[in-house]
Amino acid sequence: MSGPDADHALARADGAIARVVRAVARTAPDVRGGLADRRMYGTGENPSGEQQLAADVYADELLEERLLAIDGVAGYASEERPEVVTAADTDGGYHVACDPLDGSSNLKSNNAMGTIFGVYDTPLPASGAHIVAAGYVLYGPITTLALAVGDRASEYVVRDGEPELDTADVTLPADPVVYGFGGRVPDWPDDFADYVASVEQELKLRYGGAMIADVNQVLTYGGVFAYPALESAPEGKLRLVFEGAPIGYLMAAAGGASSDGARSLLEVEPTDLHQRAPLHLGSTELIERLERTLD
Ligand SMILES: O=P(O)(O)OC[C@H]1O[C@](O)(COP(=O)(O)O)[C@@H](O)[C@@H]1O
Ligand SMILES: [Mg+2]
Ligand SMILES: [Mg+2]
Repeated sequence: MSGPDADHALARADGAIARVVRAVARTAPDVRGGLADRRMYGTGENPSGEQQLAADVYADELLEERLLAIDGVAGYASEERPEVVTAADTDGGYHVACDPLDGSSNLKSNNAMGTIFGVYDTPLPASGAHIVAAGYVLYGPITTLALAVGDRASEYVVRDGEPELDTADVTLPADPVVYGFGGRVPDWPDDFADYVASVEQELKLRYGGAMIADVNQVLTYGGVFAYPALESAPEGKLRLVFEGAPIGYLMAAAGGASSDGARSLLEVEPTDLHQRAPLHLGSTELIERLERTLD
């Protein structure tokens, strides 16, 4: 069901949440338009020790300014800055966590990237149990926005900064088709390699180097995306508060599931804003199978 009267995620969002979503959508053309001139690395590193591109910093600054200006938003946190920034007016009940540019190393090779956001109802860091809305913009051949509010996931096409409803009820297809797993194969723990051996018998490989682009394939076709624990990095690479929990929330709204290997990503309690976690996201049966295999 689509059309203006459809029951979609943005229609379910309360005033401040809807303003956050609209600000992210309005920022998308600016982020996209600023990419071509910002492909070079700067001198800075983010708190995860990764070199920042000029585009990472640009997207972060735009989002910080626009999200903190919203009535009802008390805090902004991002992968690109060490601490939470609080609004001048701290009355707001919402705290927004962003990965301003997900997959930014794809800028060099001109492949897809995204912007991830999670709206939490308590100061950060907090677990995914406190997320009240989450979504992402995908800068692909077209700009789309996926959004979950409660148990409803919807997809929008962003035209001139406005989210136009495309699919009111996004649900993972019953027969999964694709998988994509990060990390070098020799660095995968044996139990994860066993899981891969079973999954690759059934599904097609899709790995593009930007979590959001790969997640969007999973949402479209069904399947599983993971950046797992590695022998060299037991917590994996990706971050819980900015990447794992928001997308775990979206997957749940779309009828899928998430896991750090043992439990839902929404149940993991962060002790650090920038903490990493092994991420597994997708069709419920495939996530349950993962947890059985890693048990
Ligand atoms: O290059 P690798 O090791 O495959 O890592 C790719 C992963 O790293 C990321 O690019 C990390 O996100 P950022 O670009 O936001 O730091 C993910 O989007 C992607 O899934
Ligand atoms: Mg990212
Ligand atoms: Mg990023």
